[in-house]
Amino acid sequence: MEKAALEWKQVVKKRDRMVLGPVDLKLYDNYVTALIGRNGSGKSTLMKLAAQLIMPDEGEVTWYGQSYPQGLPTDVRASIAYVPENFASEEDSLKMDDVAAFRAAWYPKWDWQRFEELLNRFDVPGGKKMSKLSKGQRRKFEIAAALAIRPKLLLLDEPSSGLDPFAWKTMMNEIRRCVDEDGASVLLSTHIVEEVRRMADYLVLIDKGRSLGLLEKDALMDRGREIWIGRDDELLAEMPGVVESAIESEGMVRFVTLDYAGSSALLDEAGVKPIRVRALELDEVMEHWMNGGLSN
Ligand SMILES: Nc1ncnc2c1ncn2[C@@H]1O[C@H](COP(=O)(O)OP(=O)(O)OP(=O)(O)O)[C@@H](O)[C@H]1O
Repeated sequence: MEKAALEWKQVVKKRDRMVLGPVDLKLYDNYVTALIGRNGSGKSTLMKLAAQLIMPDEGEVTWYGQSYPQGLPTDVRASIAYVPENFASEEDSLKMDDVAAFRAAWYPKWDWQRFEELLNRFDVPGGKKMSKLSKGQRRKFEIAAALAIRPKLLLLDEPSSGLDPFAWKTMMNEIRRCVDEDGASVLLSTHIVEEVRRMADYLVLIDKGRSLGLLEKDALMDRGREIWIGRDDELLAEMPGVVESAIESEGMVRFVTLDYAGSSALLDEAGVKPIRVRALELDEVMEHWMNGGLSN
């Protein structure tokens, strides 16, 4: 069984207009998990709970099997890197070097070489005041600093927002390296399909404060197919996982299923050979999932 780096157990967090939870969710150790879902669904709230910037109203969050309701111990906190969606302004008046020196003093595994190399590759000019950095430069600084602490747990809230395409590629490669070489676990919230395609091992869909499940990306991809068969309304009515269907011509019907295994079995049983089968793209499967396709 996979070990959990993080776990939300029956977690409830009340917000002004919505309630997150109860959420039961695991972040598997040494994998990249992408949090997907519409705006306001609760992704950042889950992330803040994981960084213990906020506490749950009910339930508990555990880090490597331990819950810390009195606050995260220093060594655990120092092993977590969190890049928020929006940055605090307290450091605005400080110079980049001073902010980096402060973090180096706080995080025992801080790696100056990695930090400077990343800033260089991100093309962020040194010596500036934090307030003088552009939005994208500030995010690059925060991503470099997050990777420089050599985290065990990396929490990234929409990290690509405002990044240029070169920095975006560098960031994705570095995150993958962090998992493959340093054994880190990554939780990433994103609206970008390409990011999910390139980086995620697992996907979690959040909808209106609830988790609609955690799925392995490859298993999710295996489920989605568009299939054309000779028209047979009875057979189509029995087909499992169908999220869309249309009569293509007099004798042909097309349907989209999120249960390819079940659909194939039924077609075999009926002795029907598909005219054509197309694997769905990741964005298509994600859209059907978001529209409730997997709960049918
Ligand atoms: N500090 C807060 N106080 C009260 N309510 C909040 C707070 N932060 C977020 N919310 C509310 O909680 C809900 C979930 O917000 P959250 O930021 O977690 O969503 P999200 O999925 O990250 O959205 P997005 O994709 O737009 O970043 C929203 O209804 C939001 O208005």
